[in-house]
Amino acid sequence: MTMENERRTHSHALEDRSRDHRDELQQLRRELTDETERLQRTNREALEALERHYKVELEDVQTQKAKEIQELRTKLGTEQQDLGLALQGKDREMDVLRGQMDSLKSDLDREQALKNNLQKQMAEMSNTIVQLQKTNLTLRSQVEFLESDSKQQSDSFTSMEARLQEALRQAEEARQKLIREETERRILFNKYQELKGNIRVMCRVRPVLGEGGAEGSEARFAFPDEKSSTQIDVTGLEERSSLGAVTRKTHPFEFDRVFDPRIQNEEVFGEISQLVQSALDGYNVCIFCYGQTGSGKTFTMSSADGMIPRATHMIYETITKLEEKSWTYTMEGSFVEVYNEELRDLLTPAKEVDGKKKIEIRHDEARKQTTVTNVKTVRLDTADKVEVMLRQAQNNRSVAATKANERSSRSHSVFILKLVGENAATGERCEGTLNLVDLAGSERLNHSGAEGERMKETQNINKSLACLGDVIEALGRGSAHVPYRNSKLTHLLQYSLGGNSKTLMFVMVSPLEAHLKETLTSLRFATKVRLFC
Ligand SMILES: Nc1ncnc2c1ncn2[C@@H]1O[C@H](COP(=O)(O)OP(=O)(O)OP(=O)(O)O)[C@@H](O)[C@H]1O
Repeated sequence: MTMENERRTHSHALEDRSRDHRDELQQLRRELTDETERLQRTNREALEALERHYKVELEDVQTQKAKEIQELRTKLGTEQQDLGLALQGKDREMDVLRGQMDSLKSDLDREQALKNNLQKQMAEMSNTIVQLQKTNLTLRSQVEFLESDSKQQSDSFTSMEARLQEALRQAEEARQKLIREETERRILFNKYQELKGNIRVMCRVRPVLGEGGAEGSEARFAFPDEKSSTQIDVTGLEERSSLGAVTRKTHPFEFDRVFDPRIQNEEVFGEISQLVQSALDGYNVCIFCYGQTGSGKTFTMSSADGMIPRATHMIYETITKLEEKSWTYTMEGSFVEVYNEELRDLLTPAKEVDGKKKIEIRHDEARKQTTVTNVKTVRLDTADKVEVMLRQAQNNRSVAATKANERSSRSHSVFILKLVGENAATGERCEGTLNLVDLAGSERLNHSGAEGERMKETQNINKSLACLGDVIEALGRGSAHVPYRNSKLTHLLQYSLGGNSKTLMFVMVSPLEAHLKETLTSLRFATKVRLFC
């Protein structure tokens, strides 16, 4: 029991001491917490005080630095201004210096040019001096010569003067003879042309185009008289007799000249050049190309070396030569088309045509000259103008062709060249016209079954070609009435068909078997025309 008590007592004592220690510890903790809080507060306050202090100091420093920067800026601005002003001053000085340099340079150039000029003048002057010295020497020797024998010289001058006068008289006489001879030549030449016939018919066969029969099989032609070249024999189509025998007839034709396919435009022109000469001599001349489409009419007339350019070149050459016989010429050209019995100007593009201005044919009975109103007439003072004119006509015709479907083979084109010559020495005057006509395709003659526009075209072509035949027939027969007015074409060409005018018809022939029927029709028409003459 005592032990128990002792242990209990001891335990109580231990508990008490432990409690005391715990209280003591709590007390110490509280004190520590308080002390820590106090220290923290003190530190914070000290820190805040320090922060405030340094902030004030920083603001002071910033203000000071800003002041310094401002001062520096102001200083820099002033310095920049000073520098700019100095720079401007320098620029002005530079400009002045540049101006002075330019003026010095141009002074130098002037001086240089002056120097060159003077050098040139000096060279020229030294040449002149040399020349003058030479002339001086010659004159001196002449003076010496004249002084030595003046009588002999004056005799020699008188004789020379007389010889000169005689030579001049002979030259004038020769010139007058030349002029008279030209007048006589014109008369004789015309007589010769009349003997050859005022209406002539020639035939031309074009070559087959392309290689190896590309165009189709060839018709059979023979040219029996190689010398005179006036015949052509055509082997006709196959004919079957009632007994079944197959034969082919030969159709002989004769013309004033036949050109086989090898003949070039140059040789063809050789035949017509006499007619061009007649036009220059003051006669009216008409050259037609007749034949079916594709037989070579346009190639013969208007190609680059065709009759139109060749004729104009010959005219230029001849009128230049005639100048020494006192003849001066003017040449004017126009190009018209007869389509559906209406005249159209081929030198004015369709869009520029004034529909209100009617194209009309006017005849001057006294001068036997025709004018066409409201068509463009070009003064042909250079050969190039003819080429330009042909190109224009070709363009205007082809524009119409696309609209009217191959217009060129359904219209007649007429190139009209008026030639007026005057002789200053004799007072003679001549006025001739050369008409070069590319007729519409003749195959339309037999065309039937056409309707509408085609029908109208066909009838008009038929009519105008028939009228041409009628006019030539009436002229050949010497009829009192020639039906010129029955078609626009013959009305237009009235003064170039008949009277003392000259007419040449080319009948153009295709070499193809397929065209044989048309070929025979064309050759028969041409033969009829020739028979009338
Ligand atoms: N003598 C020739 N030598 C070489 N080529 C030719 C000759 N004649 C015609 N030709 C050629 O044959 C073709 C038909 O000729 P062209 O156009 O002159 O016929 P056309 O009768 O005027 O026809 P269209 O009535 O349609 O105007 C053309 O290509 C042309 O260049």
